[in-house]
Amino acid sequence: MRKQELVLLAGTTETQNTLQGQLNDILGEFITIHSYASEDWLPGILTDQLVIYSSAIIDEEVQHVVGQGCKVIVARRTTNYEYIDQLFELPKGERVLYVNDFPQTAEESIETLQKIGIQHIHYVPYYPGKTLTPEQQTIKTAITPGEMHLIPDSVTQKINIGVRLIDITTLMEILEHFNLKEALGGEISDRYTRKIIELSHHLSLVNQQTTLLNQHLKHVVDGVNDGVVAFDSRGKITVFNQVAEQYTGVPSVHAIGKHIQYIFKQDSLLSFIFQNDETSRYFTINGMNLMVYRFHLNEEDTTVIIFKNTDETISMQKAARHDLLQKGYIAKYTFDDIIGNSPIVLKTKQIANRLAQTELPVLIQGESGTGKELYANAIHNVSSRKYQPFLAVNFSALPEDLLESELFGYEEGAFTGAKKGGKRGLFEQADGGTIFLDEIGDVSVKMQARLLRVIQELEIRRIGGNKNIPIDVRIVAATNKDLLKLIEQGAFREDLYHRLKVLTLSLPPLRERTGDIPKLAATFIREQTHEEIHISSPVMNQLKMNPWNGNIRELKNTISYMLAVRESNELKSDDLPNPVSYQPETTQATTEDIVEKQEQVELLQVIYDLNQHQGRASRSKITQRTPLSEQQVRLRLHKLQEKGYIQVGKGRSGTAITDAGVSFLQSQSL
Ligand SMILES: Nc1ncnc2c1ncn2[C@@H]1O[C@H](COP(=O)(O)OP(=O)(O)OP(=O)(O)O)[C@@H](O)[C@H]1O
Repeated sequence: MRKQELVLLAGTTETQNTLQGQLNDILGEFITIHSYASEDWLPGILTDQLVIYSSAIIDEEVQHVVGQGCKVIVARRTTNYEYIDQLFELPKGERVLYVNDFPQTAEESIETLQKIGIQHIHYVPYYPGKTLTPEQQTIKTAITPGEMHLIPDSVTQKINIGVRLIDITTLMEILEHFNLKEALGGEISDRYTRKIIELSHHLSLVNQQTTLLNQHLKHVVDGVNDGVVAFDSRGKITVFNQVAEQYTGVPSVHAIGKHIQYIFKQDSLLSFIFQNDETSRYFTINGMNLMVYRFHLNEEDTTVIIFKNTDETISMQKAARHDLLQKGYIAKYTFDDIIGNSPIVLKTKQIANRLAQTELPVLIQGESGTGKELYANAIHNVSSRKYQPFLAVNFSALPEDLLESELFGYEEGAFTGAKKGGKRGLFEQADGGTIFLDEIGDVSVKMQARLLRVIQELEIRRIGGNKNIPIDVRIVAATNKDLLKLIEQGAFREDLYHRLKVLTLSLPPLRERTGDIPKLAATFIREQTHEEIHISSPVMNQLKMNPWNGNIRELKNTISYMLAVRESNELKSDDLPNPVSYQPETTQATTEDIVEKQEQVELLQVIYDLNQHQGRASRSKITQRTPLSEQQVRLRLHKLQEKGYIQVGKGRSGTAITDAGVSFLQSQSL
């Protein structure tokens, strides 16, 4: 039997190809299918043929090729289920344009989509010539069965659900035309139905997966420790987790879908939720102290509100602090514990506070007993790491071999006597917090090399270990030694010095702020006794005149001594530990100090002369004019700069003497 033939006429090649494919799949075995698209090319006049129009609207474009004896069937079309998964991903209540070539096809397709259960979105039909209202012009999503070119420009999300397919009644009409319905009708309708069943099975799987995903997300949101509430642009609640249920007393089933004002009645809270300028504020809701955060998800036009119970947060922080306290890894002192109102102390505290806000290493320099450890504690306590550990390591107190294992830890079996399971070092234990390297000037050159590596790489390796462990630790170091002098003597690595001194804090000796002595003394007395103790004015004068080489520690010890030996509630001259030392005295300068000062004066003179004749002075020119090595010159320039006597320019810009430098030079030549 000769195979029957039919001609499919479509408007676009996309429709032509899709429908040709569908007809081939279902009828190709029995009928030969020819197809043409009017936008591309049409054949000469057709005669005595079965002609299928892809839709009624192409009639005008194709009727001139449909000649005598032809029978025309206008295909009825239905949605192509294969591509509609994507529609399930659209959020509930989303407004979308359904774009098709004619009002009728648009309306029909919307109806089909609704019939097959895609009802969670709100469809607005759109076709060429339709005018959208201003409100409809804000719709950002469009769905179209292959008519992408008709989508208005204002739309940003374009979903192509593919060309609609020929429906079963049209297929039956074709079979009937060829008198094949009786012989093949059953088989063809089976094939068609099988395809639909496959697709609906696929759809139900997609639905199932969506339900599972929703359930999963609900568990995740319920598992959050904070109250989570989300609502859409119309104020309708879309998310309401278990903690939000506890805080409001409203079950989520009653809250979801309701307007936010139905759940929250407090005016101040509602105005915070609906305004735009603040992102967090503190509220008391149902007797609970809650910090409320608000943010907007632009893509979904959804507002999310998070409720955090501050009482719980504080008690969690307290618990964490208690844990650290038990281990002794806590910074005990704050800036309030640093006593002193002298301008220099106020300034130093202000600088320290600012340095604390950075993540950079800080080097605290100051004579013994000036409060370096106190400042290190206070810096940690105002930094962003304040709830994390603070560990202090005193390099002068620990022997070298112990120091290494204390700092870096060790693996099991690293050496005889190593603990089972190994040990975490102080760097590891300080992770997230601050480590205070006290008396850094006393550290051996070998240990300096290891410290340098830790600071550079931000990772450590345990003794006997073979892997590097990353650490996140802020370093605060302190010394009462002159590190520049140590560098000159080869006892301190210059590269480590530069790493540590990114930010430096110089603490003033007590003799430079004797005005603070009365307050310090009163504080130390109060710390040690509840009795009303006075200091006689001769004693106070003597205290103010003492050189205090041991600084505040020495003052503290002096007060303790006097409290112990006093015979009344007034501290008298006889109570002073060693009256002889409390005489006004001039500090004896060492020969070393004199030599250094002389060198500085000479260097300043050289810079002054060079500046006078040649402008800013390069380091090589300065070195040529002194007996010092280049490195010695560099270190001395550094010191002069720290004193404010010179300004060392970056790169090749050279060095210039400052006004303070000129005055100092003049005072030396008097
Ligand atoms: N400004 C201050 N107010 C109150 N007490 C202070 C002050 N400065 C220091 N102290 C006290 O003096 C003693 C010595 O302070 P700290 O140990 O911090 O000094 P340091 O500079 O680290 O000394 P060292 O270099 O010897 O280690 C401590 O008991 C500290 O509490």
